[in-house]
Amino acid sequence: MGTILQAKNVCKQYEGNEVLKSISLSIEDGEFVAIMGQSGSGKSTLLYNFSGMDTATSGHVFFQGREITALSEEEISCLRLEKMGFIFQSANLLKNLSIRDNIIFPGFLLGKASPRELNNQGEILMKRMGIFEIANHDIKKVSGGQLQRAAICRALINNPIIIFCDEPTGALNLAATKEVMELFNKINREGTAVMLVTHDARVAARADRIIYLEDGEKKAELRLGKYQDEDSLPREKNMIEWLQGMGF
Ligand SMILES: Nc1ncnc2c1ncn2[C@@H]1O[C@H](COP(=O)(O)OP(=O)(O)OP(=O)(O)O)[C@@H](O)[C@H]1O
Repeated sequence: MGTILQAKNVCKQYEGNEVLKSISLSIEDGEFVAIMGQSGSGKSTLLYNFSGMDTATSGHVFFQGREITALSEEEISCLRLEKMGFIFQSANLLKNLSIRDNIIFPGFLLGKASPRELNNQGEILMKRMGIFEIANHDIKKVSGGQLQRAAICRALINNPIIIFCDEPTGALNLAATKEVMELFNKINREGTAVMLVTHDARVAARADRIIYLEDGEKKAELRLGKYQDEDSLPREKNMIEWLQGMGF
């Protein structure tokens, strides 16, 4: 196991307001890390700065040993497209494309696989995520849970090393949240690292490690190890007690 992502003393300011205060953090190959903290503690800002979607005011972020804080916009865009996947609260699919075409679109942008290869890869992903039967549907005619599964397929189409997720279950009901989280655990077991921001202790309890932010600083860290279905309740209990101890 190697280190995928390493952040050293990352600070972020918006209009003089310090939102991230010297955060240092590493993510290992195949690891599943959840970021928690009160609203406004800097969770999304951390995710955006670590994934190169935003640029730190100071400090350094290394992705597979390459300093992304020193790359041009274009270099970072290529790196994100090839090595990283992104999932947000809203699936953000393109309205005039089918589910299938939305999923394979980042593959066309990368330009490394033929249309036939992309179609095959898209079908494999849709089958794994349980949405193959809606491949040709209009995105306006499917449920929120199905849209989020499509967003997961799209995030995986270029075989990323890591997926970054910002409140991916924030708009889903309890049943869809559980289904989507099971997919994240499955993807992670198959080797893709996950870094996920959430408010939901049950969602975070599925991660290997939880980082708790408070006022832009890393306040605490909890290691739970790899998720197994049979120990989900004790994990959640452990997690909730830990969070209560910090006043969450
Ligand atoms: N683009 C921006 N310009 C100015 N301030 C910003 C910007 N993005 C975030 N902030 C501020 O940074 C702070 C942290 O925001 P961030 O969204 O990272 O917190 P969060 O912990 O993810 O919050 P939430 O749980 O509510 O989504 C907030 O005070 C927010 O207003």
